[in-house]
Amino acid sequence: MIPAVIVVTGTDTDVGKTVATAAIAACLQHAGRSVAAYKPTQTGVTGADPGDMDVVARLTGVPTSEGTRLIAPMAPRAAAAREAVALPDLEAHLAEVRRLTSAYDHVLVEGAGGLLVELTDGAQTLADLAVAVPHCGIVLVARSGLGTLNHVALTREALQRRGIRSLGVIIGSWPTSPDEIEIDNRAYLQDAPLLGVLPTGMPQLPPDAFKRAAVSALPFFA
Ligand SMILES: Nc1ncnc2c1ncn2[C@@H]1O[C@H](COP(=O)(O)OP(=O)(O)OP(=O)(O)O)[C@@H](O)[C@H]1O
Ligand SMILES: C[C@H](N)[C@H](N)CCCCCC(=O)O
Ligand SMILES: [Mg+2]
Repeated sequence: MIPAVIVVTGTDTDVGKTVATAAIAACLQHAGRSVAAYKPTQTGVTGADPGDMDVVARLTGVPTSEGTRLIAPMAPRAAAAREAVALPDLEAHLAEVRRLTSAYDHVLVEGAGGLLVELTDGAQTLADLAVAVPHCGIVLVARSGLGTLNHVALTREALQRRGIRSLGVIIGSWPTSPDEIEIDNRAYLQDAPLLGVLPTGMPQLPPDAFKRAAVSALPFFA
């Protein structure tokens, strides 16, 4: 059963969470489900730049929203301190998730960086948000190369310790010609379970082709 709220985290920043969020949204749309996406804390963009949710909207057309947008390409608390602004608190993020959940079949929530990056001035993280959202599930986006097995194991341990339901792992960018390390990593991740791999080049596809590639890559959601 695919939960109403799907939280998308990663083993790190820049691993492909945004593209995976778009791919999951495209699959759910393909299955006839209504979808919205939410980014509690966007950093590293100015007012005019496209943020993660703009990428998701471009690739899928789903409605999106952001909790806050900060300029410095840093962790949220550091970026907010530079601008001397307060971050939205956890209840504000939960209120937005509830608002979206009341209007759409599924809400995708993309974190900033990895699972335990602090998103609020009270040092609460995406894990705290997931714990507070009943019956949500987390998707973990990981790299393909050397080092990813440990990063996946660390994040899964953090999820298990908090009793957060892990739906599985997505490899954010799967090369056309994977090397032997990447092939071994993929085999070791099968029991995670590995929900799928996103072929390198997906975000450069036009929306229709992106949706077809997403449905092929992530049958769990389609
Ligand atoms: N399958 C892919 N093929 C090619 N490029 C990709 C793929 N997936 C992600 N990328 C690129 O890698 C970069 C990082 O991806 P993305 O923005 O999804 O990471 P992220 O984990 O969401 O980062 P952040 O922590 O900043 O939110 C982007 O430039 C994105 O276009
Ligand atoms: C700027 C970057 N693209 C993300 N938006 C924020 C990543 C925060 C990572 C914090 C950390 O783990 O060091
Ligand atoms: Mg992102």
